[in-house]
Amino acid sequence: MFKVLVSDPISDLGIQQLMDAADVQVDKKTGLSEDELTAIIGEYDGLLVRSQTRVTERIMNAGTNLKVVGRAGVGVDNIDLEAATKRGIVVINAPDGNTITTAEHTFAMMIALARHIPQAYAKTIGGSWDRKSFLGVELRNKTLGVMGMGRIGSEVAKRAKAFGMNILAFDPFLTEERADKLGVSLSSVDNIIRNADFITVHTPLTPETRHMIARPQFEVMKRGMRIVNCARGGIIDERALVEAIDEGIVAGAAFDVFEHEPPESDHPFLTHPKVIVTPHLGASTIEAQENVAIDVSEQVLHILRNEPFKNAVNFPLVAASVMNKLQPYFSLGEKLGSVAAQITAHAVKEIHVDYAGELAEVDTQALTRYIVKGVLERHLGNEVNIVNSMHLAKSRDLHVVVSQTPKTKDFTNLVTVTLKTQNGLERIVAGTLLLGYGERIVRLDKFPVDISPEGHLILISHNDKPGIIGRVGTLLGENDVNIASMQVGRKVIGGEAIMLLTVDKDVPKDVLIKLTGLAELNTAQQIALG
Ligand SMILES: NC(=O)C1=CN([C@@H]2O[C@H](COP(=O)(O)OP(=O)(O)OC[C@H]3O[C@@H](n4cnc5c(N)ncnc54)[C@H](O)[C@@H]3O)[C@@H](O)[C@H]2O)C=CC1
Ligand SMILES: O=C(O)CCC(=O)C(=O)O
Repeated sequence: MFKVLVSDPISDLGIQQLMDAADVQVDKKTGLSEDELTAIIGEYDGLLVRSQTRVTERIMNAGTNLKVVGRAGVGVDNIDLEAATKRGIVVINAPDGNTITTAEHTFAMMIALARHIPQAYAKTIGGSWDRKSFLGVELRNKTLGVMGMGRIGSEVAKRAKAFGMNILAFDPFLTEERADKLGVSLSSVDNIIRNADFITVHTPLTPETRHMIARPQFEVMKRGMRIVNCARGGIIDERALVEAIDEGIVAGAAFDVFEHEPPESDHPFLTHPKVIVTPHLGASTIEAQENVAIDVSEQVLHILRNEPFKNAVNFPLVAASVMNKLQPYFSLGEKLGSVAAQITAHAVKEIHVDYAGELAEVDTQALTRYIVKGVLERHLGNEVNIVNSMHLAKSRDLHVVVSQTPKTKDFTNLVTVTLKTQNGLERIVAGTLLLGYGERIVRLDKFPVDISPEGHLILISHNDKPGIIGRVGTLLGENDVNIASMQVGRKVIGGEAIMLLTVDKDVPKDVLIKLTGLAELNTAQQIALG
């Protein structure tokens, strides 16, 4: 039975599938302090949060059973991703479910800002019929600068077009083609700053976007412009903004997010007549909260059940079409890594992976993680998984080098794993998927072989002399080890050769030692595969 803790208010309807799952127990405990969460997290396999719970390194470290942290929303700035990755905890989010809701909130804020709605409301219900103080502006024919044209930015732009606004947009990934399609003008940050009547930001908060609008930008802004932040506090420098409003550069600002949430009671935004605020309500609609909770619950279930999952923040993004090509190779890749590690006696300094054939044309990052996991598992055991395998390799100064060979002579696809050791030795294992035969190891060092990577294997290196196969068979038989299949590989008659045997059970160490005592036999190693 898996245990999942929901530590923020998350839609009940959205997490229904988790609650209905026979193999999952869901506990809801909201408003816990870091100490309280640290004390209980060890019991849980999964943790579901919104933006209130700060999932710190301390909580991750105490989560000894934790496999997944699910964020019912987009931003994961409340989750220590590095700590999660180190511990192999998958962090997933729900990037699509609250897009429209947040775009609509941005629009609500922009219109409220243009027409002073919150200020007028407050005055009206206070008993004053003031029609002079709240002269607004139209959106029509105004220039809107959109910084960040991802999911939300693009939806805001679409709505702005319907309002007759001209849109200048900037995003490092926005191409001319996409800008044309969206009906926006691809612009520079500087051009937006100097020319926009309204600016709205829709980027994540990163070292690059932190204070991307600050004193130097306000100094060159169009006088009387208005600014909206429904993305993340800190993208716009709050202090510099208040100065710019007081200097008459900025006519007004609408903020849903703050550098520190909730803001201190003396935060200047809370009393400034030209600033309107909401308490991080961008995603707060019934629809969005259900959507994100459904998405995140579904993925948490997949992760707990060891099934393929999507939207992992600390795992490479893989397009569905690429995933379809890669997925069949995940298990093979892990086995190739494992075989290579098991036959390598010395400390490894480099894992070289070559993808040949069709695999050379796709992004294989996810597959490489499985291979690296297979290599590291020999020494690190359960500590390593596909989330932390690259991190663990790096932290051990183990280089992972990937190459692509577009053409393969004999196979549609070929994955070759080479482990290079400190003392200059190399061990090579290559494998493929053969139609009708499944996973095959097709090369071991310089020898072509053809064997299924499963169960218990014995790798023997020997001299290609008559009688050696018989002697090995007899010795294993005498020790009650049944041979299921055997492959012999050699480059030249009478030269170096290898024997790869599949046997039915674990081979005791003393039998391996006896094997190495046979004439013309050099080494005998056992390889165990799940
Ligand atoms: N107020 C609220 O309740 C909500 C806030 N958000 C926040 O809104 C923001 C946008 O969310 P989505 O559109 O879903 O994310 P997204 O990932 O689809 O889009 C973000 C875009 O920002 C762009 N970007 C990154 N650095 C940039 C830079 N220096 N200049 C310009 N563009 C840059 C990226 O290329 C990307 O296209 C995020 O910060 C998210 O956390 C999201 C949902 C609700
Ligand atoms: O959970 C929430 O309401 C916050 C939404 C948000 O900021 C996000 O999804 O990035």
